[in-house]
Amino acid sequence: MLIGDLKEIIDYSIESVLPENAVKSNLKKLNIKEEKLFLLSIGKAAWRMANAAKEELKGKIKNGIVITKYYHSQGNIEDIEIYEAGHPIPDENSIRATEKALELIENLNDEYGILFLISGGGSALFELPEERITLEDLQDITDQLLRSGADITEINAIRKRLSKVKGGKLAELAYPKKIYALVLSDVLGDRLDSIASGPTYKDEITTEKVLEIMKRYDIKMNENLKKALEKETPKNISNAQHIIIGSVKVACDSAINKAKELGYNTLLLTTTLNCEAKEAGKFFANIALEELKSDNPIKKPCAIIAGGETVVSVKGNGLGGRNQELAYSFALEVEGLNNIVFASIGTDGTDGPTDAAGGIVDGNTILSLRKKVIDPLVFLENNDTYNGLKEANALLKLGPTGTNVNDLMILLVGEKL
Ligand SMILES: Nc1ncnc2c1ncn2[C@@H]1O[C@H](COP(=O)(O)OP(=O)(O)OP(=O)(O)O)[C@@H](O)[C@H]1O
Ligand SMILES: O=C(O)[C@H](O)CO
Ligand SMILES: [Mg+2]
Repeated sequence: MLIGDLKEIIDYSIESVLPENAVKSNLKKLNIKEEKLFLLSIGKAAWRMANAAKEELKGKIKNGIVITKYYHSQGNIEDIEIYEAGHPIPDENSIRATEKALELIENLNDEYGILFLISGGGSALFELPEERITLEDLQDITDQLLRSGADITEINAIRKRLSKVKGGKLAELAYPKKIYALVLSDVLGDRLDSIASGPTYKDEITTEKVLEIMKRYDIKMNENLKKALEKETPKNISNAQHIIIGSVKVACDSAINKAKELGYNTLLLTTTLNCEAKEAGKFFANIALEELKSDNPIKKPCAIIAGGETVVSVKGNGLGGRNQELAYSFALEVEGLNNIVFASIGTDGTDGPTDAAGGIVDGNTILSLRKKVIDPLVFLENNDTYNGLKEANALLKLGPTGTNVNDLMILLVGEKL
């Protein structure tokens, strides 16, 4: 049954990018030479990644620090200090925790290596401003950037220059200590210099590009900040190794494997989808209609999968998220059709400011609203797809998953024999 298979594929895919599994299955790929390790874990998945590493490496990890978002830690971890701080805007706890991390790193003797666990949200949580830049400056710039429409690579290009620990600067501060980084990517294309603003990775963005970004999004800043932007960032880091241990590509590949196992012909469309959500929904519906009519692009029964992070220009005052909007837009195009089911979910389990991960829809979704004498278009026009999907019993709720590797879209067409 299509919807059962779809839920099984989603669960399997999320499982494959959970922090614990990602850390434990990749630790052995790091060629750690040192007998003693200091653990630094930053981001929304920091506690779970640190706990997994400590379980796996036990006494090898002598001490360390976790810096995660408020309410994202789950208790003590032996030998590790736990800090919670502000996200998406850095706060005084971000600064306090980062100062503590640098102090601990500075006091490490030569026997130590550094195990660095990175997950999304790290930029706000692991932060220490450059000289003559205040926390208030950083908070204002972060707020301007988040509201500007700039993408995360552009946002982090700026943040690196205003920070003492981003854009490879942590690796320079820790030099010559060796840094072994496991990275849970929440950036499309898995750019290591953008994920959590790449504290231990060379900054591939030039001053000229940074000034261009400032101009394009009309970001207002004082003279101290402007001066900081012009200071070049490290372009050559020799003491850090990085492994991407989870990403939307890993999630998509897992979904493909499970779909194959369930008997579907499979196609991975892209892992960097980032157009307007409702247009993406329509595009998936066009593919579904083509599949029903002509078995193109692949023979039915088929599973067509994509990953990415679409965008929504929110104009209405409703409730929703990009995945809910994408799924709802798909549903509007396939009303009344059989043998089609589609889901779009945020892998962190929270799509927009809602408790839903996204939506799971088919040919009956819109029909069910019409039976309730509801005009289905209103929910899309008002960016209120949470309530539209809720009325149609098509919300997909996973709860916070503990991972954060962008969004996953899965289309199944044609019943298996
Ligand atoms: N009513 C709405 N309908 C559709 N999309 C919305 C609505 N309200 C907010 N959004 C979209 O949700 C986005 C934020 O969603 P979400 O919190 O899942 O972001 P995120 O990128 O996953 O952040 P994080 O990494 O912190 O989880 C906003 O950028 C906005 O485009
Ligand atoms: O913290 C950040 O910079 C974003 O989550 C991208 O990794
Ligand atoms: Mg999210």
